[in-house]
Amino acid sequence: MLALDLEDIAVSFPGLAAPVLRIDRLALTAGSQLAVTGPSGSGKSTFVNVVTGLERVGQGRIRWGDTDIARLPEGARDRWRGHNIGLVMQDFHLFLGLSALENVLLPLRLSRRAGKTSIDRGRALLERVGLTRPDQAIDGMSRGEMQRVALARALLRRPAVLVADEPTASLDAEAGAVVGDLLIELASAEGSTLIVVSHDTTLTGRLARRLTLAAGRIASDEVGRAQAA
Ligand SMILES: Nc1ncnc2c1ncn2[C@@H]1O[C@H](COP(=O)(O)OP(=O)(O)OP(=O)(O)O)[C@@H](O)[C@H]1O
Repeated sequence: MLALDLEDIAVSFPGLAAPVLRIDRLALTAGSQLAVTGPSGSGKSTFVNVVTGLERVGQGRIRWGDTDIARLPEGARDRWRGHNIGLVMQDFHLFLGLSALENVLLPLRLSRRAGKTSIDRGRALLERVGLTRPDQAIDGMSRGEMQRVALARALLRRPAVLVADEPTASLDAEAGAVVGDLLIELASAEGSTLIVVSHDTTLTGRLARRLTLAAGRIASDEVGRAQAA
């Protein structure tokens, strides 16, 4: 797990009068669980791209532990992300035609490091997310099952940070609840700091801290779980 310390961040695009994201200071303790909410266009995806090092910032510091990823050149940032961040996206980013286990192992296969230990861990993670047929093709799976495969894949390399961008948005309520439970439980069990961007108030209300963005700024920062609806 890693702590985050964001300082003096601004992301701007040519032709726009104001930065699309402007954060003076945001600190997150290692192992904590943060929800990020806000209306469409408020800067949530930009926030995810900044903290994962996918978006370059014009100024400021993005410190994860002792590493300021804003200072890393692109190749080093990509390697840092590969080692430290597990990503779960709304639309899964899975490869049809491959099995569940092959998808989970893909990040390692690409770097040619899928040995027996990793294969065993991949199988164990699939079982942990409730999928007992590792060789099942992705094509025949439900959307909820696909997202559970994506979660197992994100956890394969024991990431210090798990980032989920609208992980339940394309799921029905029941499947979304299962994926939300697993995200929270597994981030905690695996010791990953968790950041979840979501409009799903059932999910965000269960996280210990909720950041609301509006027009690229932090509009509120609440600590404490929301009351169940
Ligand atoms: N590459 C870009 N060039 C210009 N403007 C951009 C670019 N990327 C994002 N923006 C603008 O930045 C603002 C924030 O976008 P962002 O995608 O971070 O919002 P969001 O809160 O994730 O929205 P949504 O909930 O609709 O996904 C928007 O006004 C968007 O149009």
